[in-house]
Amino acid sequence: MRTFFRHLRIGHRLVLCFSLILLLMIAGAWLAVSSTRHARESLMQLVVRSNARQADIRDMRALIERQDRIGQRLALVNSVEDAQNDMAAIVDDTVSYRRIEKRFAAQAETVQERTMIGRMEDYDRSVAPTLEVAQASVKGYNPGMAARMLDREAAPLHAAWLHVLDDLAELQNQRVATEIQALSAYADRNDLVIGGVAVLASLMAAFVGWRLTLSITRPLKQAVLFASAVGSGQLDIPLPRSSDDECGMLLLALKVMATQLQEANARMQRLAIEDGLTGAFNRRHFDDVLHAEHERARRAALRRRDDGAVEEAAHLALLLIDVDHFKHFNDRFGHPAGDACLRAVVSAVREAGLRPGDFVARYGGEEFVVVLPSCDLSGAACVAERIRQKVETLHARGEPELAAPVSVSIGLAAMCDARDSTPADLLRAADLAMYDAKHNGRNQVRQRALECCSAVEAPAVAPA
Ligand SMILES: Nc1nc2c(ncn2[C@@H]2O[C@H](COP(=O)(O)OP(=O)(O)OP(=O)(O)O)[C@@H](O)[C@H]2O)c(=O)[nH]1
Repeated sequence: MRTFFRHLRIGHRLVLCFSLILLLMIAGAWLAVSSTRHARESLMQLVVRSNARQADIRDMRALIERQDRIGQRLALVNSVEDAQNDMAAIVDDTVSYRRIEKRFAAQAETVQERTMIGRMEDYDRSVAPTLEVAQASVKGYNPGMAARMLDREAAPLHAAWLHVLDDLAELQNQRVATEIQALSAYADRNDLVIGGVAVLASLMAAFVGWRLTLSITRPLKQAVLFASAVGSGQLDIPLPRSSDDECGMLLLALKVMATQLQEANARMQRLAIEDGLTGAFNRRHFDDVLHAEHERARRAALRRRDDGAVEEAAHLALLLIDVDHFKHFNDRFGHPAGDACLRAVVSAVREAGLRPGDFVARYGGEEFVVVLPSCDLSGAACVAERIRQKVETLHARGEPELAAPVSVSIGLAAMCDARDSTPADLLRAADLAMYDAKHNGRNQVRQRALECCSAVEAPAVAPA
């Protein structure tokens, strides 16, 4: 269920939850209406049934009482004809009575009712012979005899009979009262059930609402935390596990934004230290690196060995490389060819077997610098010579970007005790050495050692 919810959009979740609550409310209302209607119908049916039965009891009672009254009148009639008519009326009433009693008995619902009806049927059977004798007496012109028979035999039975009918009427009233009581108890129970359902529906609605709110606010909080982390610069923060809804999509979009920002930052950092044309580092970064390397060499110099010898790490060399007659090259082949030449020179420098810690930068225009940490004058001279040769043979080796052969003049300076000199000293010495190379015919390496370092002869170089 939870997983199912995680895959739903927020809008779909809202529709689903509100539909569920609406469904519960409709079900509750339907339950209330239908149970009330059912109770009302049952009560109405009971009242109708009870009224009909009370009417039957009243009719049976009236017929029995009438028979008594006619029986009493028989003693007073003046003619045989009147006596016969009265006797016929008694017999008709008996027939009518039996018809009603039959219907009444057929609709009897309780054992008590059936027992009472059984007693009435007993009375009926008991009074039948008396009626026959009375009938015969009337036929035999003796209505007085018939009246006496009826008074003596039938009237006591009728009295008991009427009692049973009264009991039956009372029973009907009791039944209605009991049914009304039961219905009222049922209505009370129903109220409880409806109230319970309403409370349950409200609780469910509250629970569903709470879960729904959580399912929206929790990922939103995650998104806020994630956005804050990204805003504070934690661009590599991992994407938290989230739902597939709009909050999940927001988190995903934030992650994409953070990744793009990270890439843009990396690009900007590279652009800040790189020369756009040649791919070598730029002048600003060179200044930083030269100062850092000078500081590192100075610290190494402070750790001089006991025998006074200089640690290799205390050495620092710098090459200043200038492309020869580059103005002429530009004028002859155009600036795009000049740009390609500068790129080719940088690739030649990189091919000259530099160590991982060595650093190549464009110093400006057609000038490049190479910082050689932990490298003494003789080692730097070898590197410089390799660079010079690589550049000189570039065109011959088929460098496609290079329009004509080029050469470089390299000024080399090295220091073995950074405590007594500054990065500017090293740069100035390399610059002077480079001018030496220019003035001595170009395409060669010249060197200047700072005080503590003994001069090393530069390898023999053929001028360009
Ligand atoms: N194509 C191109 N040319 C540049 C760039 N930067 C500087 N230059 C050119 O490099 C030339 C440098 O000329 P100069 O300083 O006279 O030096 P040179 O002609 O090499 O003479 P020497 O150094 O004495 O051998 C100028 O013509 C600049 O316009 C660049 O990025 N691309």
